[in-house]
Amino acid sequence: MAVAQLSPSYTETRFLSSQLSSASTRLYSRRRQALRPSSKARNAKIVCSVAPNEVQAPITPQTKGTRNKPDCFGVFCVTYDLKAEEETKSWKKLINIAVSGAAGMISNHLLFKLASGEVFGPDQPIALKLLGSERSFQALEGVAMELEDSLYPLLREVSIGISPYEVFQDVEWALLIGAKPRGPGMERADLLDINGQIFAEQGKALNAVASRNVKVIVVGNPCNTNALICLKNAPDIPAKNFHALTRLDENRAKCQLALKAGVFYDKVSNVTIWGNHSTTQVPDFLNARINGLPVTEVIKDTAWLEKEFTEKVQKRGGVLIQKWGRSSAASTSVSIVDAIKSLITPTPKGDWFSSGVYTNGNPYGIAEDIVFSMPCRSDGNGDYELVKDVIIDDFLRERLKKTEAELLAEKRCVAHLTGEGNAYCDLPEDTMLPGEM
Ligand SMILES: NC(=O)C1=CN([C@@H]2O[C@H](COP(=O)(O)OP(=O)(O)OC[C@H]3O[C@@H](n4cnc5c(N)ncnc54)[C@H](OP(=O)(O)O)[C@@H]3O)[C@@H](O)[C@H]2O)C=CC1
Ligand SMILES: O=C([O-])CC(=O)C(=O)O
Repeated sequence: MAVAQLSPSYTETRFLSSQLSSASTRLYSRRRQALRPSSKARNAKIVCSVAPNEVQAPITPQTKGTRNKPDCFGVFCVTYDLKAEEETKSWKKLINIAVSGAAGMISNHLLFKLASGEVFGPDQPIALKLLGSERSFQALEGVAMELEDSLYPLLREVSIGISPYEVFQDVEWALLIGAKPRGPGMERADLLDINGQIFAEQGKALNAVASRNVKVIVVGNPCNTNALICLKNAPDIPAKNFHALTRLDENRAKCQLALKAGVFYDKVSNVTIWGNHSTTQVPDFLNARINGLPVTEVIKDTAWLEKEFTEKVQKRGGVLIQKWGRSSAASTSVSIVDAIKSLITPTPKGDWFSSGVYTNGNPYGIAEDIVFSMPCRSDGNGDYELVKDVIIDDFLRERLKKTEAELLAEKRCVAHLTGEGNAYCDLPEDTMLPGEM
């Protein structure tokens, strides 16, 4: 076995030996495979093993100006021309997808769905840009290796890094999953502040380097207020492009309604989750339908709808944690896929989907300038419109007010992160994430 000792002047070495926070994106690409540096070699020369009959990759030092657009990094190149191969296929133009918290549980499910083609389609090649941290860097390398070993034809590039300014370069989708979990004894205000800082930085980075039409889905909790912070820090990107994930809640609500009505869940439609992804969220049974009929005509047990159903959905995450010992990861990744597909495929006629979106201009009388889950429809072009023809009765209105009040209080807590002055944290009560009990 031959051993190549590469000079530290190569880009890859520069990346590995520098402070991870400043030069931190590594490309794993199907264009290479010939050589792999040991991850232990971060502060040293890269030592790579090459089997005698393997093709030695050409060394292509990255030139200035292309630093932020990762392409085939020297030792990872192989000699065949992948671009020419792509021209023989009827594929769409490659899209760049950033995923933060990429070494976490949700990502561990999601990344493989993205890479398989089940999300963006069998003719859509993708580049995955994985954002982690110093603490997760080795794990990120492991994730990248597993992606490589899966041999997904549509997955053309994988890069990993810890600087959002590098990882978010030119991304068309940003799936922001990474966030600190709320630990025992931690106040919600502290969680808002710690995670808010992460999303303020990521918003700034998106504003600086992402595609101007990037679609952002915030998953990391508390996701509504994190999404608000993110969009406030990205003034050059339309606020409408930011979403907080409430699709998991919608899916949970559909499941409960189907169970109660004794139908399969594809018969349940028009389910809105209103408000915050927290225990004040409002699963709307008034406008929901089963087999095309109002839920209230199919399920006559109003007490169940108002109390049991509502609480079940609000607290589903916590019950799951009690059983599983960790929060929903597989079903969350499924719901992220659903959320993306809802934006890139036309919404079935008469139906809608829930997403936490910016409230400015909403037709429901909900306070402006927060991120609130509401019913949306899409033409399939990545954009959405709010659904106008929904009924809001007194019961629903009262609940909307409660979840709205919570989001307004959360917003006051993070004023220092949204550019609106000093924070003042007067959360009405220490409300819970769905996963907390
Ligand atoms: N909206 C929704 O419907 C749902 C949201 N969630 C939320 O999604 C998020 C991710 O969940 P999951 O993947 O299961 O979590 P994991 O704990 O498995 O992963 C979370 C990732 O967050 C990153 N992170 C960022 N900052 C910190 C920090 N200060 N301390 C510790 N970790 C940090 C870590 O990655 P790194 O070190 O690379 O930064 C870690 O890998 C959580 O906030 C969770 O509450 C979960 C379920 C549903
Ligand atoms: O609280 C959590 O981390 C989990 C969560 O959001 C959910 O299950 O809906």
